[in-house]
Amino acid sequence: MVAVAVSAMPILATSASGSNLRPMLVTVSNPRHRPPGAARPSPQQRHRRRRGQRPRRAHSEPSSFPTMDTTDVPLQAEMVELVPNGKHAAMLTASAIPSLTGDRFEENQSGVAEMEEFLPHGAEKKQTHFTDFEGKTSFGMSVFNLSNAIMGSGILGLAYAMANTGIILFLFLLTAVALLSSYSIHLLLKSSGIVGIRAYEQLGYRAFGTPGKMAAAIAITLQNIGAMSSYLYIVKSEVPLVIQTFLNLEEKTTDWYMNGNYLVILVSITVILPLALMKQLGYLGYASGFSLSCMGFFLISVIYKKFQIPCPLPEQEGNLTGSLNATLVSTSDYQNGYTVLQTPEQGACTPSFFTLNSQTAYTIPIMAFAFVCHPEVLPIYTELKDPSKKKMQCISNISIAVMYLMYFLAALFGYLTFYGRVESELLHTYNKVDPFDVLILCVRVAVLTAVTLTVPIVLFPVRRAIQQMLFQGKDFSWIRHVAIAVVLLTFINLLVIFAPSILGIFGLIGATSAPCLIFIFPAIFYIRIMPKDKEPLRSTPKILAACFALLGVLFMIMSLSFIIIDWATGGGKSGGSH
Ligand SMILES: NC(=O)C[C@H](N)C(=O)O
Repeated sequence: MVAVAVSAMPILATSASGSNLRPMLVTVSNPRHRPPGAARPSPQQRHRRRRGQRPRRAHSEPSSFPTMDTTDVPLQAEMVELVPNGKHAAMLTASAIPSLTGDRFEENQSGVAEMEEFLPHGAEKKQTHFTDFEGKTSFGMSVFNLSNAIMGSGILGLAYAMANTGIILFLFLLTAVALLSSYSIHLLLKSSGIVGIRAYEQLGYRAFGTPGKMAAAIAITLQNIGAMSSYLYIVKSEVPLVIQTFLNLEEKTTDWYMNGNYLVILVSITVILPLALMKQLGYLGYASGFSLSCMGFFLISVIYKKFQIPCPLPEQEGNLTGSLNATLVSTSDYQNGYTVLQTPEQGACTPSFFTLNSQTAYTIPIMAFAFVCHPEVLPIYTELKDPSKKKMQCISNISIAVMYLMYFLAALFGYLTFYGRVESELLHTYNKVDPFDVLILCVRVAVLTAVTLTVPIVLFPVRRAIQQMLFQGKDFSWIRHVAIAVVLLTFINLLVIFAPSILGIFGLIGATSAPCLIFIFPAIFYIRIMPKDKEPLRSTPKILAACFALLGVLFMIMSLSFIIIDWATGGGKSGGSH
């Protein structure tokens, strides 16, 4: 787990201490009067001017501010200026404006290109020439995209988690993590409803200025690069096995098509890159739907296999999985570079309802990782057709509920197939039975397809975070859009090919960035963004949010301690970063 992962923490600490940073809104009262250094008016503003229309004013009166979060119609983002330490625009003197322009206008401008589609769908809708950024993604496609963002390699670790908690405790913890995840999305949506912006990093900026934005962007980048690496690692280790089985080869050959390194590059170039180049997440809806059906097939097969595979397993003669296992690398055992067969309750064939052992501690990080989708929520909201907070919360709840059910069933039947002998990566456990089983082979292909199609979705927020960090204020550029995707994919490929042992660091990343993204950031951003006159610090929602942040901190400390103890004692489980 790379030490860089921890870098999000000091940044967060700095930002949290920057208590004099306050969000504010500034209204540009006369669009023809541009302060020196201010950004050019957006194409829409110019368009309206040509038509002799008054520029739309999102909130020119201070009194309009408290009503903002009560409406589900997003604010006119082009008029929202983000000033980390200011007061209301109405209170600013004209001379004060230029002194603030640099930072504000940069931030604003970056939002303009991305947020023109947020314009209200009121009377002006027909007059407005929307760019192709207008939210066009349907409710169903958004559910697919969000579910696909949630679903990833995390599902493969859940049966192992259940083996270490027992069915009842697992169900309790899974329910808790799912509910907390939904609450966290609620906080994100509420915050974004207040300020009319729909990017995680911009919420960070709004709450804590640049440190807040950087903390969010770094956490998103690390979390999602970790997730993508784990997906590509599955591709690298599983595709050669699939080909080997298809060709009915007993031994691995030295042909290029049996080499995971070449295959991962091939898959990246032919499948992932073209999808990652899509301008909008919404276009990935069909791919996400297909990815989900692959995972549906995985689930059905896991349930079916429960009734096919005897327990106890017939004793393996020698090394049944032979050459296959030699190449397997559990995604949670990167630092060791080999699969560790964990047998928490070796030999047992009766389900346990409540278990506590040394591995139980990893359950929460595994589950938290499995439910991370928060960097994708706001981009998906951005592209939603006729967006509203309620609609997006509904999309999130449906996605979380469906994934909750799939996670529980996959874990339950995976566990009930192998009981204590289930491995930390469920698919590997099936190797013990029959590595050449056709159904398992198809399941492998399905999981491979599913995780491969998830990469572009997870890449999307990273590109956005990088844009926010390095190219803030720049208009959309295809060259930059393509270049960031190519550089990111190249970097992840290099990691997976040349430094698989480094990937162990992503357990550490999972332990730091996941709690930040799920618990800490949504809560502290919410506390800062929600105006005190609307919700005082001691109001119930803010106290709840504070408890939520505290829970995240506890969770982070707990996960980090387990990982450190594990490393110190030479263990091999790095915190569920599958
Ligand atoms: N999107 C992510 O960060 C991880 C995803 N929830 C998974 O289980 O793989």
